[in-house]
Formats: sequence, C-alpha cells, structure tokens
Amino acid sequence: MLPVLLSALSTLNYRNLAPCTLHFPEGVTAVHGENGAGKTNLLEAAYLALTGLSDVTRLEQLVQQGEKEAYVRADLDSGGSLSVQEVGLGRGRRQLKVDGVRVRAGDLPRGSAVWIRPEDSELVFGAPTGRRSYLDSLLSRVSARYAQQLARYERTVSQRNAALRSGEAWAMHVWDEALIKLGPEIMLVRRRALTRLNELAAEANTALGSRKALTLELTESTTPETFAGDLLARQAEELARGSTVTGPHRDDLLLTLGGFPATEYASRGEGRTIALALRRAELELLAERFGEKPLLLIDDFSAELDPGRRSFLLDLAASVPQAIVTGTERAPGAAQTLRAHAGRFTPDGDSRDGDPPGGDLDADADDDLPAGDAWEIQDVLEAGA
Ligand SMILES: Nc1ncnc2c1ncn2[C@@H]1O[C@H](COP(=O)(O)OP(=O)(O)OP(=O)(O)O)[C@@H](O)[C@H]1O
Repeated sequence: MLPVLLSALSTLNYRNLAPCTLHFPEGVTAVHGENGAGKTNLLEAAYLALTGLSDVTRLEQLVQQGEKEAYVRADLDSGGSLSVQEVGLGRGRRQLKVDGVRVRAGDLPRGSAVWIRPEDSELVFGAPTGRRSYLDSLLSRVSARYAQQLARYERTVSQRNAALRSGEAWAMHVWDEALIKLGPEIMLVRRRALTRLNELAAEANTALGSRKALTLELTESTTPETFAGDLLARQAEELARGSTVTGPHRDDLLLTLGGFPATEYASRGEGRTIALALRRAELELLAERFGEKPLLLIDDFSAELDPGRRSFLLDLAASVPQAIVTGTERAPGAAQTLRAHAGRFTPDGDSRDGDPPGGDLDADADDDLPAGDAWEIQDVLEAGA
C-alpha cells in the first residue's frame, strides 16, 4: 500500500503559531528552536489535523489568545491521490471535514500518526487512567467497533453513577444489564490485543538496549465470567460511594521492568525508555493493522535521553515514510530543516541535500488559506454544515 504523506500543514489562530502553510517532503523534517518557540504546538496541530485527536481538556486552549476560532488543515498525498482534512475549533466546538464534507472524528484515517513526547513518561509514573487511556485510544484506532462499544460502556457507567448517587437502587438492574452486555467484549478485546502489544513492547525495549525485561499485563477489577456477580455483590458498597467500582473502566495496565512494577520502581530514564517502547509498539501495531507506517511526530528528541536512546528515536524516524522531529538542537540527517522562532518557521540553509532554503516552505502564506476574516473557519464551524 502507498504511504499517505503530509504534503502541507496550514494553521490559522492556532496557539502561538503565526498563520502559515508549511510543506513537508518525504523523510525527516527537523524543526529546531529555543524553548517556547512553538515546536510542540506545530506537532500538536499536525496530530490534530491528521487524526482529529487532541488531549487538551478544553478545546479553546488551542485557539490563539484573543481570538475566537482556530483552523488547521492537512493536505495529504497518497501516490498522487490528494485529499484535504480540515479541523475548525471554537469554544467547546470542533468540526472536521474531509475533502469539504463534514465527518465525525472516528471517520478520519485512524492509523495516520503517532506522537512521541517527553510527557509520555507519565504513562509509566502517572495514575492508571493514563495507561488505560493509552490502551483504549490505541484499540479505538485499531477497531472502530471497540471505539463504539467503549463509548457506550462509558456513557452507561456515567448514567449508572448518577443513579447510584441518587440512591436509585431499584433502577440498578437496568444499568447492570447494559454493562454486562458491553463490558465482557471490552475486556476480551483488551486481553487479545495485549498479547501482541506485549510482544511488540518487549521487542522495542530490547532494541532500546534495556537489559531488564519489560512486560505488559492487565490488572482487571473483574473478569468477563464474574462481572455480573461482582456488580451484584458490590451494589451496597457502590450505593454508599455513589460510583461503579467494578468493571473494565477500573482496570490498569501493569508495566513490569525486570520483575518489578515500573510505576513504583523504575528510574526516570528507565521510565522514559518504557514510554518509548510503548510508542514504538503503538506504531508497529497501527502499521500491522492498516498496512502502512504512520507519520511519526517526535517532540524534543534529545530530552532526558542518552546518546543510545536518541539514536533509537532518530533511527525510528528514518524507518517511516515521513517524520517531523523537534528539538532545541537540530536533529541530524534530515531531508528538510526548519528553524522555529516565536511561532514562525523558516528554512535552515543547511539541509542535507543542499536544496536552496525556502523551497519547501511558505510561511505566512495567507494566500494559500481561505481569504478574509471569517473565511472557511465559519464554514467549518457552522453547526450541521
Ligand atoms: N492558546 C494560546 N495562545 C497563544 N499562545 C499560546 C497558546 N497556548 C500556548 N501558547 C504559547 O505557545 C508557546 C510555545 O509553546 P510550545 O510548547 O510549542 O513551545 P516549544 O517550542 O515546544 O518549547 P519547548 O522547547 O520549551 O518545549 C508558549 O510560550 C505558550 O505560552
């Protein structure tokens, strides 16, 4: 299958980024610049335009301060077949279009990008929620049915929790029935996927030079077989606490390094290594599922990493059809190098192939964007458009 390449990314009113259209060649684009220049924001915008996903709690955080709406657009090229994905953002609103037609987030190509960043260490050291959402968001991308069942399950848990808080013991059997229909399938898909994810993460951990074995295992609060009985048995406790305490929404992904739980025992560096292994496993799983390697976005390739692990990241970037690698220093061996400064990106003269600077970049190219104040943002954001 031909890889899908990001040929251009346009943004308007996105965080601190100046309006721009950046063009990307095949291979690695290195983006370097001082702290706060906008490097992470660029990767975040690319990830959003490609996948429709963002992990901010409020969408308005993505809109430039003082503005009401923001817009990002990805121009994609798959062996000459072109398509455009657009995302419009407003207060609490997000609208997506593919080739001008409104779509839902789940309709965007689900395996198109993987984002690796220093904050990934939180997957190891943070609360179970982060590890669960790593697994759920990966499985939701691998299987549309999983995404749908999980959304239904989570909605049912919220409704059941509301009923528990109102002391509606009489209504519990209705919610329990719905959970018992949805929960076991979620648990079984997680178990199956984890077998493969575990192998991929272990391979990546070895490739990263770790001498301690990494294993991934689910810590389940219940099982498909016992879920119905567990819900009944804990109903009194749940009514007292006002929340559902058993079910796949309470599972954790247990990471073990050298036989010890990594969350409690791993060093900072080991934690970063495990997080890198998890991201490479994500990339490999998506590639196996969709038959092509995703665009790789690597934020701050040198942060907290020794030379061996930096080379691992750079080799990983070189192994995919296209990657964007940021850092305060310039990633070596790139096909294109951009310098970030105050939300703007200018070409570095020193690109590997000696191309004249600027050939691939069109910063501040307002003429490439829809013209006028309201331009297509309004169109993209219009409810029901
Ligand atoms: N909604 C917003 N409007 C305007 N500016 C914003 C908004 N959100 C974030 N910023 C600013 O964007 C700037 C760039 O942030 P970004 O994380 O992209 O920098 P960076 O180049 O990755 O830096 P570092 O090397 O420190 O990681 C920050 O100064 C931040 O305050």
